[in-house]
Amino acid sequence: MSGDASAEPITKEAARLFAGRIWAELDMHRRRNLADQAGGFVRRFLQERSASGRVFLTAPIGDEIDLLSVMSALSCDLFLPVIRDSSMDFVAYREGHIIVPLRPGRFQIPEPQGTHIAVPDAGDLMFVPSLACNRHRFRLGRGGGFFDRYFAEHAQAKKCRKVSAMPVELIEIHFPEQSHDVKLDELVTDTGTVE
Ligand SMILES: Nc1nc2c(c(=O)[nH]1)N(C=O)[C@@H](CNc1ccc(C(=O)N[C@@H](CCC(=O)O)C(=O)O)cc1)CN2
Ligand SMILES: Nc1ncnc2c1ncn2[C@@H]1O[C@H](COP(=O)(O)OP(=O)(O)OP(=O)(O)O)[C@@H](O)[C@H]1O
Repeated sequence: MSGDASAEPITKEAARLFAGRIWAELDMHRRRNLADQAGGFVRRFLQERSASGRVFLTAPIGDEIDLLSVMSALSCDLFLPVIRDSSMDFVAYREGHIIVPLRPGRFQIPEPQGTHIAVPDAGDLMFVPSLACNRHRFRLGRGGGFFDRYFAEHAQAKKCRKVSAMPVELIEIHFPEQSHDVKLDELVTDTGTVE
């Protein structure tokens, strides 16, 4: 099974290469399914009694699914990261009927121009961008450490419901988790939701 990243323990860097290839080769049909599953997930979240109606997410880059378009069609408040040096804040993009313009920020990722910083809490939902995760639900990011640092600096944010959307073959990739890595509560895949 040499070269099969789902079966063998590998480094995070090797896992990123493996996952990156799967994302790059993901066909339109499966990308559509992933977007639809994410939309369904948020619709169910919004129907829950304890739900705040606040969704924290990211504007898409590279091969990521455009969750911002999906969530924009739903009735919820939306918050996006604004990167400042090595840290980031979540800033309101849409609250009620108010939509704040986006402009390219660090890495050319669109960021809201507004000033309303919000920290997620229990009752809020966060779609964390992940390339893959391991069987203990620890996520693999792009290696910038932005979300790891965010949760380390904002203890309250750890209480929110953390979800990632990824192709089903990337939900149990073997890589060594580190103490700072973010553990996901649920996964949305192109074939359904995994608790
Ligand atoms: N959509 C989205 N937004 C996000 C993240 C993400 O993974 N996806 N991040 C998740 O934490 C943070 C940004 N992290 C990033 C980490 C690396 C690169 C990147 O493209 N790195 C290039 C080098 C670019 C440069 O240095 O100028 C590279 O690795 O080749 C981009 C964003 C916050 N916002
Ligand atoms: N709480 C923290 N304080 C300082 N540095 C941290 C912290 N958490 C992670 N880092 C550093 O960030 C770097 C990237 O970590 P890691 O490879 O886990 O990133 P990632 O979670 O994949 O990235 P991202 O969150 O940007 O998608 C590592 O060098 C790590 O030491």
